[in-house]
Amino acid sequence: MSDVLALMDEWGPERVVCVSDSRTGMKGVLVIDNTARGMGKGGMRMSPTVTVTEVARLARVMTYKWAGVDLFFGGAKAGIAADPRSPDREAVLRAFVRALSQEIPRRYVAGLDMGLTERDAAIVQDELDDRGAAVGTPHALGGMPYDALGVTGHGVAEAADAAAGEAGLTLSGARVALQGFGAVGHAAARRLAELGATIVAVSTAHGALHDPDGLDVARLLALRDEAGDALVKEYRGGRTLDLGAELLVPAEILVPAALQDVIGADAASRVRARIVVEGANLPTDPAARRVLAARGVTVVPDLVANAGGVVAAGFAMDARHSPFRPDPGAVFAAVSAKVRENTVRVLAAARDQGTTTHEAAVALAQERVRAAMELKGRLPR
Ligand SMILES: NC(=O)C1=CN([C@@H]2O[C@H](COP(=O)(O)OP(=O)(O)OC[C@H]3O[C@@H](n4cnc5c(N)ncnc54)[C@H](OP(=O)(O)O)[C@@H]3O)[C@@H](O)[C@H]2O)C=CC1
Ligand SMILES: O=C(O)CCC(=O)C(=O)O
Repeated sequence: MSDVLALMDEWGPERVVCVSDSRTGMKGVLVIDNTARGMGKGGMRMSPTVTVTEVARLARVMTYKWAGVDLFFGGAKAGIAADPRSPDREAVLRAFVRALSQEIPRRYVAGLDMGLTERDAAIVQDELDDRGAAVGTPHALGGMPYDALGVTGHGVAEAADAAAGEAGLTLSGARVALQGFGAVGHAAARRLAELGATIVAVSTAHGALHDPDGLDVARLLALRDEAGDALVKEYRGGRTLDLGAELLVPAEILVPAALQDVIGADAASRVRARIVVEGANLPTDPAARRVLAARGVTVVPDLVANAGGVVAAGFAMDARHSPFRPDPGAVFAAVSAKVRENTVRVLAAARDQGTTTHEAAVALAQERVRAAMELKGRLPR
C-alpha cells in the first residue's frame, strides 16, 4: 500500500478498501477520494491490469469532475482485476460487490466504467438486493443506461465542437482520429459524424484502422453491434495501423477514448491534431500537457470533456428511488449545455492565466472542493 500512501495529500483519498475472495479469485479495490461535496460516486472498471494506484488516480479525477459540473457527489472509483471477457465475470463481480457490502451503497454507489455494462450494474443491484447500489442499469429496470445511450461520447463530441469554435475551426469536414470504440468512443464517433466531421482513424484493443478519405461510421457502428470487439478486423476498407499509431495520423481533432497514460511527452511532440479532446480519463500526463500547450494544441481535459457520464449519473442517482424514469432527451440536453459551457470556460481561463487547460480545470474544481471542506471544518488547522 506504500504507493497509495504516497498518493495521499490534503484532498484524499479518504478511504482505500482492497478486497479478495479465494473461491472466485476476485481481487479488487474501492477508492473514495474526497467526500466534502457528497458521498463517493464513480464508475467501476474491470480490467486484468488494474492497479490500486490507477484506481486512486481515477478517483481523484472524479472528485474534480463532480466539482467541475457543480453536482454534489464526492470522487470515487472501483476496480476489479479481472478479464471482462472471462466466463467467470459475473461470479467475480458478485464476489467483489459482496465483499464491499459495508461500503455500497452507504459510502459508494457504483456506475459504469471500462469493461462493465448496464447488465453488470443490474447484477450489483441484485447482489445487494438494493436498487440504490448502482446506476447505469437498463431501461427495463427503470434505470438510465448511459453507456448504451452513448451519453458520455455525445458530450465528448459536443466538447470537440465547442473547442473547434474557439479555435476558429468548424467540425464540418474536420478530420478526427479516435482511439477506442467502446461505450465512449463509438458514441463520440456517431455524434461527431452527425456534426459533419470525417472520422479518419479508429481503434480497439484488436487493432487500428486509417482512411485519410474517411471511414464509414455507419458501417463501423453496425459492425460493433454484429462483430463486437472484432469490428476493426471485419471492416473492409482503409488500412490497418500498429496500435497507438492512430494517435499520430494527420487530423484536426484527436479523441483518445480508451486507456489512461497513452500520450506522454514524446507522443505529444508528434501528435498532428490541433485539438485533443480527452474522452478517456487520464490519457495525457502533465509533461505531455505542457508539450501540447507549448505547441499550441488545445486540450479539452478529461474532467471537462467526458463529464457527460457524471451528468447522466446525477440524473440516475435521483431516479434510483423514484418510479419515474429520467427523460433521455433532458439528459442529453443537460450534458450538451454543461460540457459546452465548461469547455469554453476552461479554455478561456487557461488563456487568461497562462496555464495548461488541465491546471485551469483543476483550479476551478479545487476552489469548490476547498470551500466545502472549509464549511465542514475539514481543512487542516
Ligand atoms: N463509460 C463512461 O460513461 C465513461 C468512461 N470514461 C472513460 O472513457 C474510457 C473508455 O471507457 P469506456 O468506453 O466506458 O470503456 P469500454 O470498455 O466500453 O471500451 C473501451 C474501448 O477501448 C478499447 N481499447 C482497449 N485497449 C485499447 C488499446 N490498447 N488501443 C486501442 N483501443 C483500446 C476497447 O477495445 P476492445 O473492445 O477491443 O477491448 C474498447 O473499444 C476510459 O478511460 C473510461 O474511464 C469517462 C467517463 C465516463
Ligand atoms: O459515476 C458514474 O456512474 C460514471 C461516471 C464515471 O465513472 C466517470 O466519469 O469516469
